[in-house]
Amino acid sequence: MGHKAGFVSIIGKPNAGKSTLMNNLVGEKMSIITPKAQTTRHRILGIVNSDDYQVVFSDTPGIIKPHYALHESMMHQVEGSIVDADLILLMTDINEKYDEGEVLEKLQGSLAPLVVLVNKIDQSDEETVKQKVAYWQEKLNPKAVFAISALHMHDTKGFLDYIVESMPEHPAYYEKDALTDRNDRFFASEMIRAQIFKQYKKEIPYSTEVIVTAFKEGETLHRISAEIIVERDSQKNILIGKNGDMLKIVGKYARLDMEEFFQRKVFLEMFVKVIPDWRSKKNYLKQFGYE
Ligand SMILES: Nc1nc2c(ncn2[C@@H]2O[C@H](COP(=O)(O)OP(=O)(O)OP(=O)(O)O)[C@@H](O)[C@H]2O)c(=O)[nH]1
Repeated sequence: MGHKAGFVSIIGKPNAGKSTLMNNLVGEKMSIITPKAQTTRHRILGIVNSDDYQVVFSDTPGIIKPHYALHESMMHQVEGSIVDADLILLMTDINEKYDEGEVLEKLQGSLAPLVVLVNKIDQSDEETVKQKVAYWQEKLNPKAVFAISALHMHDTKGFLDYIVESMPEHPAYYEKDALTDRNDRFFASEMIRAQIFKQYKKEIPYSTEVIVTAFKEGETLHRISAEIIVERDSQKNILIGKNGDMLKIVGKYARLDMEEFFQRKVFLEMFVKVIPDWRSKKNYLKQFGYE
């Protein structure tokens, strides 16, 4: 049999566990994981390679009704990933009700085969798992339904084998040692954003964007500068905190994450900047990489 390769899109509501699954399949922290919804803003590829196959997973932003131009861009990325897919994994959270309307709407007209994942079964019982699997089988008539725990990765071997089986025969799309299409700058900004999601409540994380303005690579040390963009002065004050205490915490943990990820010492400097209502302004969104 020839070499298999293809694109697999993981889609679903915010917090379903899409990033957790992709990171565990790829074996690297590509995508931000937090208990808060809507942490993933860009489509991120995670690539699983072996001698005979290359599966290119795409982690996508959770599907929501758009409230800002930012959300519209996030939803366009979901739509793009559905169009490109050889296989779509629709991820659902076993603890959620069956209100996947927004998600199913996005799938209308899609020609790619569909597989449903019932996730977080570690938080459930056998009877509920059976019911949910039967429900999705009946409702969408997908190619398959898998009940999994993306967090603990029980029973995922059968699932990965199934995905590989489903891929078309095709040469590799990316280098065989590539794990993602994103560069180090992107991951540096995501590691800062992840800390902002961890350290602040309410609207701060959602109003924040991080731009890496300089990235000087060194043999033993990377020097990284970043701007943290917020929408209002009040948010800037909260972000910085008394005597800069909060920003120091963000910087410290982001730096530690970067040092682990890049396997280097990191010198990180950050500046906070206010751009009123950036989430609604197309020119800024474009500049920040949201098409
Ligand atoms: N118990 C349990 N928790 C899980 C599992 N998978 C993911 N989670 C948790 O669910 C939360 C959301 O996970 P993410 O992977 O960030 O979810 P997501 O679908 O990428 O979320 P968005 O970025 O908002 O679209 C995190 O707190 C995860 O630890 C699972 O199998 N079991």
